[in-house]
Amino acid sequence: MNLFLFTGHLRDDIRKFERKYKKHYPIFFLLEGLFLTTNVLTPLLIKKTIDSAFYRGDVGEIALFSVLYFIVLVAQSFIMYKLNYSAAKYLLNASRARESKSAYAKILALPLTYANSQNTGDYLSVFMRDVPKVASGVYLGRLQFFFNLGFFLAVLFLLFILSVKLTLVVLVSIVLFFVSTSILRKMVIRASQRDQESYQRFLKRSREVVEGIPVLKQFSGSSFLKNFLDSSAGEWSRASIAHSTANELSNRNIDINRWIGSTIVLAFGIYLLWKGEISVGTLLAFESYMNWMYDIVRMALTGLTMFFSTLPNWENFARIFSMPFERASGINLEKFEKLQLRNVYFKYDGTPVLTGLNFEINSGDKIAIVARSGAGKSTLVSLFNRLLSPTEGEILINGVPIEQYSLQSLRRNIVLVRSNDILFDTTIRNNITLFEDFPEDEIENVLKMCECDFVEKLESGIDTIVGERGTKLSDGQRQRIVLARALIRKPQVLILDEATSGVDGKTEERIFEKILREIETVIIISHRLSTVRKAKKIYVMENGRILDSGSHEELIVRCEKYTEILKEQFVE
Ligand SMILES: Nc1ncnc2c1ncn2[C@@H]1O[C@H](COP(=O)(O)OP(=O)(O)OP(=O)(O)O)[C@@H](O)[C@H]1O
Repeated sequence: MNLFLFTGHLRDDIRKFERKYKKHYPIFFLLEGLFLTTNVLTPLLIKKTIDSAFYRGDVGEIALFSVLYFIVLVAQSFIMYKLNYSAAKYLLNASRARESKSAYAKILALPLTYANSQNTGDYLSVFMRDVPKVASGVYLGRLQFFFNLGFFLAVLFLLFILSVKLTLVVLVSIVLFFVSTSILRKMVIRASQRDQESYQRFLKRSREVVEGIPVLKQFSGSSFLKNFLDSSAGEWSRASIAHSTANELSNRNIDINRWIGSTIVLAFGIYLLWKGEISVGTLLAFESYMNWMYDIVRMALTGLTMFFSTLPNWENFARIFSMPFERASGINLEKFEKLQLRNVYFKYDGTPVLTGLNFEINSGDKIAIVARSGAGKSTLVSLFNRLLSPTEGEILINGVPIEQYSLQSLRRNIVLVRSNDILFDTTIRNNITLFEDFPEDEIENVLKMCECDFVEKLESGIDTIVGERGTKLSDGQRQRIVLARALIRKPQVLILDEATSGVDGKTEERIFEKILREIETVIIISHRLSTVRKAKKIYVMENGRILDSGSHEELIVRCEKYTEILKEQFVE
């Protein structure tokens, strides 16, 4: 019988996963073997002690067997402790840490389109729930099942030696136990799946609520919370209760079967004892083995249930690895000369945003992109360092397809700064360096370049911790630190997507003057006319295409759309 009926790819994935931890198997085999030995010995010692007392009356023998019995019991608890300790250390903790790391690395390597289309809540629950469950369920659950199956066969063999007739009765009760448990197992697995799905929804919504506290405070979010959060909390709570109930029913079923089995075996055993077919010691040893047998079957089935009920976690975890990842290797981008777009199209989930773009950006260009909100400006500039990839057409850098460059060199040289780029909950210094080594004078330079004089006035200066997402700073201050983070890396091409929208006009002007002087190629997206005017060439976009290009003075005369956009959407 195939107890692990699941599809081929899943089985292969799980095998691959297990292979990483197989080196720890010997210690488990050793400890489980010792545990099995102590369990086999205890009923035998009981039998010996009782039969000595009943049939031989040898006090020395009774004392010897009693002492041995005690020693075996002490050894058994020590082995159990080592077994649990080793499982936690070598399997659970090791696999959790390792798998979390690999899932994290994979999420970082996902193309942005995937990272955006998935909910961050889904990723969070992969770390918080799926990885621990995968470690305990897929791994320990399966191991537990197979170990106990081995024990079961060993005990069955011993029972047959003690009494064939009694063993046949035990087998019948075990089959009944197995059937009823299998039915309940399906219920447990279904309940566990629902529990996990509703938890994921709740987690996602909780995260949004926490992030939306300022909005909810303003708009008195009580009915929002009721409809948005309470409903999903209620759903999760109901699913959780159903899951616990299914688990509890499954446990009670085990107990009921055990009592019924024990009673039948005891009654039949007394009958055999009365007929003189077995001794008192044999009956007691039998009862003891049989209790253990139930434990073994229970543990095996728990392992099986654990394994199956964590398959959804496994699927979530494995899904991350089945997503495409960005090809990172490639040639080095030494000197940026030009970027060409050839008939470039881009769609989000089938919705076209860019439709057949053809243009060129050369080293030394200072350009601006102007279009209505939602026209695709941010999407377009995300293509320039492969944060996104065109759905059709090609992008060439220095005449070479962009995909052939190593991601690291591409993104080091072509840097995109967006208005909502976040700061991490660490010092200003770390937010700029991202823990890379930069000389102190370079850090000071970029701070000056980005007009970050406010930093000196902070209590701990550059070592001030900025809070989660940089909440301890104002929008404009946060944006200037984000800009410093980009500039310290001395990019050859700097793309500013509303990067200083929170900074006042005068300060922004000073920053831009320095940037345009220091950085070779600059691409600006802004809703400020004073900023856009600084560009030597302005591209006007509409319906996913470039409509016109030229200087501000040229466009204002000949491009109606340009003047329209300036009037409707721009500030001075
Ligand atoms: N991750 C996404 N998934 C699906 N659609 C998206 C996604 N990001 C943007 N879009 C859609 O693509 C279109 C272009 O968005 P984009 O952000 O590029 O425009 P934009 O010109 O930069 O707008 P704005 O000036 O308001 O920042 C919009 O209609 C938007 O709804």
